[in-house]
Amino acid sequence: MEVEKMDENEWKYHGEGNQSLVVSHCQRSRLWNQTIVLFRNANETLFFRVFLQRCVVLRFLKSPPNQNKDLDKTPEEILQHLQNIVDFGKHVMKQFFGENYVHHGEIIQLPLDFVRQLCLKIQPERPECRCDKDMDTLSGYAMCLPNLTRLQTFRFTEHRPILCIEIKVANGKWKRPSKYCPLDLFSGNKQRMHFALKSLLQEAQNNLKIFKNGELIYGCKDDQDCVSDWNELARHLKPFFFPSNGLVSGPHCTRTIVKELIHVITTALLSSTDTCRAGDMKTVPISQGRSYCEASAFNKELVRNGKHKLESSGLPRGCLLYKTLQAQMLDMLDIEGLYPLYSRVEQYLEEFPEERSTLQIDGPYNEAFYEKLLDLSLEDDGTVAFALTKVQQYRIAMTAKDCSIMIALSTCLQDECSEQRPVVLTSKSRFTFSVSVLDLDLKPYESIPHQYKLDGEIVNYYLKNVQAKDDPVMSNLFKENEDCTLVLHKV
Ligand SMILES: O=P(O)(O)O[C@@H]1[C@@H](OP(=O)(O)O)[C@H](OP(=O)(O)O)[C@H](O)[C@H](OP(=O)(O)O)[C@H]1OP(=O)(O)O
Ligand SMILES: Nc1ncnc2c1ncn2[C@@H]1O[C@H](COP(=O)(O)OP(=O)(O)OP(=O)(O)O)[C@@H](O)[C@H]1O
Repeated sequence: MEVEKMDENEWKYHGEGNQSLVVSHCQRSRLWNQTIVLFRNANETLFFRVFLQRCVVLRFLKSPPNQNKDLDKTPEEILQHLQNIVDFGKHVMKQFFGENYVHHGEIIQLPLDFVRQLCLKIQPERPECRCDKDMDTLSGYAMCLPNLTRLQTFRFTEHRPILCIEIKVANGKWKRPSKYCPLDLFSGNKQRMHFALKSLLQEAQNNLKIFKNGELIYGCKDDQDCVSDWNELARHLKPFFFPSNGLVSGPHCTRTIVKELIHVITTALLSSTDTCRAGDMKTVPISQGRSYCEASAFNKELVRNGKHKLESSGLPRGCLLYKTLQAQMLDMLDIEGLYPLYSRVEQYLEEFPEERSTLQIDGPYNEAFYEKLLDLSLEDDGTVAFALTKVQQYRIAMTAKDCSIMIALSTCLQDECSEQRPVVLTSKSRFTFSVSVLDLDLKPYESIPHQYKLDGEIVNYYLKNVQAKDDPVMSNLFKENEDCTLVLHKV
């Protein structure tokens, strides 16, 4: 078979994070029915030849520019790193989240010339704040994944426009105060979820993006370009929600569309579209104590509206939010409780460095690795095995706290809907949807001291501020900043 020529002009910049850079294929619908042909070469590496059944993206690793070339990762090391990412998605995260929610992708080897040209082509599109790292152009390896902004599992919708909402689960660092609280989003209570999503739409920052046919139409590309123009958003969304254009325009129209969008996202997030092995696992108990943040702006709004009691609710077991929360709660010990266990593992490794691979610290992420994570016991028998299990569970939890959720939506007609297809109704439309999770790269073992340090800094900052609050000058400063979401409580 002839090798298909890879042309950088068929690819465009799609987005990037701290670790990877993503480009998407620019093909239009006429190519959607072609087939992906991936095959292995002599080195067992998947080679990418003919595109494409559905749209795909290529995900390249990034690294800081290195003055010293000896410190660069070799192509073999990059291949191993990518293999770990794929294995981790395939053998571990799929078990926790479910087959349909996780797309682990494949590793592909690309012609180096293509990668270099692509890198030059997309460079002007990259946000400045992400340019502290370079895309890997030396190894030629990348991951090939379905383009989740377009992903549709149903053939009949392939020609229809697709809307996609990406929510980064973590709270992260905020450039401006926001009323968004992840505890509201994960509450399972529709009112609270509605509030969380509305707050995200008001202050998208790094945590919310909306794509139409794969193009970013709402949310930040970089630090500068963050405008939350709901009227502009409503203009994009109107054909989806009001196809016959019957609604009057203006602020009422905008509010209605945003409300319907939030309804659709909430329904998709609460729907169960998959099963998974960890669904049968003993669930991590949700704290009996406060399940909301006292600082949450939602509670303040409730009180302001004269309501003090909220109907109780919870997440349905099969939905992606439930699975995510379960994975996030694998860290039954906080970093202060975990750090001594990490030190126990470290001490053991100092004595027996050759054991690092047997202990599967950096992989392989296979079935055996997954099985060990299911031990939720908290009884420390003083062994390295116990310490290691808690460390690995902590890493999984950190990963699940930093992932993104993608909801792809497409309108459908009544006679196209069947029981197998998830459908959500709005006042004038009907949508089918798919929900996926991405950015499930396991946090490195080495990140634990970083988390410990970060935690120490937060506690110190808090203690300093508690003292400062008693100071009359400083306490006025606090009043001015009352709107900030992050409020730390004495424990
Ligand atoms: O360390 P932090 O708190 O700055 O978090 C990093 C995130 O920054 P944020 O706080 O969301 O702006 C950071 O997010 P962004 O790249 O800013 O979107 C990453 O998620 C990073 O994870 P990784 O290094 O890619 O595995 C995150 O690093 P980890 O600490 O989770 O490893
Ligand atoms: N399969 C995909 N389909 C569509 N878009 C994707 C896909 N994978 C990643 N993206 C887009 O690229 C962006 C960056 O990807 P990703 O989150 O994997 O990078 P990262 O460097 O691992 O992120 P972080 O900084 O959070 O660790 C995502 O926010 C998303 O918008």
